[in-house]
Amino acid sequence: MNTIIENPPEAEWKELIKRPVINALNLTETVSEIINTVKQQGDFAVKDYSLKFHGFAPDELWVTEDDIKKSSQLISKNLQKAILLAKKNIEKFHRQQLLKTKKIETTTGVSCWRKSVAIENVGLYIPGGSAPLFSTLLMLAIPAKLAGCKNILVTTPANAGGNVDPAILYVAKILGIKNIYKAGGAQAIAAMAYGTQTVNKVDKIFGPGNQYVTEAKRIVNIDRVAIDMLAGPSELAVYADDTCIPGFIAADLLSQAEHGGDSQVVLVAVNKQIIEKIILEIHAQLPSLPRKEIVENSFLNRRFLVIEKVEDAFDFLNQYAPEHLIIASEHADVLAEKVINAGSVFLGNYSPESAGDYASGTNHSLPTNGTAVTQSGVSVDSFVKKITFQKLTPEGLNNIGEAVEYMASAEGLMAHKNAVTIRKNKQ
Ligand SMILES: NC(=O)C1=CN([C@@H]2O[C@H](COP(=O)(O)OP(=O)(O)OC[C@H]3O[C@@H](n4cnc5c(N)ncnc54)[C@H](O)[C@@H]3O)[C@@H](O)[C@H]2O)C=CC1
Ligand SMILES: N[C@@H](Cc1c[nH]c[nH+]1)C(=O)O
Ligand SMILES: [Zn+2]
Repeated sequence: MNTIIENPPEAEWKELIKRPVINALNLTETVSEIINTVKQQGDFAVKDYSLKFHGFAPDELWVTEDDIKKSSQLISKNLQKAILLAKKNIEKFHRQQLLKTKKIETTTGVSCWRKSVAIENVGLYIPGGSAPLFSTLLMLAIPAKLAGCKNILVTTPANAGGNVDPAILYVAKILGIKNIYKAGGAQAIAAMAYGTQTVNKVDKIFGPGNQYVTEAKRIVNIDRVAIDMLAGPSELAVYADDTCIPGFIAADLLSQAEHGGDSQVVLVAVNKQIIEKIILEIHAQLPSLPRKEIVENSFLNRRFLVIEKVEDAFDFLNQYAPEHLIIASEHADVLAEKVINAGSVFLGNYSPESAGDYASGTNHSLPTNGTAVTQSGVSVDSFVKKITFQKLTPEGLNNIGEAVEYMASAEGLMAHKNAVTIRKNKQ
């Protein structure tokens, strides 16, 4: 666990930026079978798979309004206050993303505009296998609500007692979400994609999850159900220079590694001494963590690198394209300019990734596995489509009509040309 790779030649970077290989043996087969069974048998299959994977089959998949109401009694006042603070910040940040419709006159008499229109039916998957991620419900439901989605439904696995985590229900309560179903894994994705007796079919599915969930999203997407992204295991890259605080970085690396054995952490430091100090801190902090074993598994995939030149370090990090990037340096504001590929960036010594995971206001559903090269995290944009409109006056048609006629003729499309000519001749 203590190997440090020093100044790897660029030829080796390709190998170093590779994510851990997930054992995908039979995954497609297993997941396709689950999806097909749910397609055929609906609720019955969803319940049956709950029994198989959780040892419990709920009588009803739907969580009652009463259960949602009672959630406040089941979580502490302090947690409620924390969730409300996170909600406020996430709402404030995401509200700014709402697109204002602006009409543009491109030529006199020719007006064009673009309008955001919400996707009507969306399904949110909230992971609940190893930890019920109620924060993910805040991250998905808040932009969905701001975008104006009409029907928002949630699926999440119930715990061993057959109940949905009360913090998830509390978030649903404060956001006014009424349709929550006890369903996890590929069966939940199938239920949302095709509908069952109780779960309505949705147009787009959101939310991270384990490899079964991700594979299910990939498969239903081929069947034309939209998805937010294929969110793989969580990952964190840290850039550290001599102005970093090693104990803080150790805590950040551990925080991301505790998500799952398949999570990956990458540390790029400008000299070896920084990494050695961080490793000492990791050894000091790790023993007291309850998810120590998960961290140790994840650390089998960790990469600790020395890259002395700042430019090279950022070239490497941009090639890695991390889901999260912490720039642990007092010069973070300047260094931030060098970031080309990342999901979400945390600047300076006092911006832990945990802040963005929960409460700073940014979204934590982010592109993984190098997809940050071209993709963004979830935002209000993910819940809308942008429809373009245009209106031409007779004068506008005269102003651009001849150009359209010439272009249509040049493409040999005379019916296109005539659609303009017929109108010009009427004036
Ligand atoms: N990229 C991102 O933005 C985020 C990613 N995550 C990731 O989400 C993941 C959550 O995973 P989990 O805790 O496992 O919860 P989960 O809710 O994704 O998966 C639990 C479900 O997996 C299914 N399952 C388990 N074993 C199975 C088997 N042998 N065959 C078929 N299905 C099976 C069951 O149906 C169960 O309900 C983590 O890997 C975490 O890193 C979490 C938050 C954000
Ligand atoms: N770090 C996770 C999100 C998270 C939820 N809860 C804690 N962390 C991710 O973005 O992958
Ligand atoms: Zn996290």
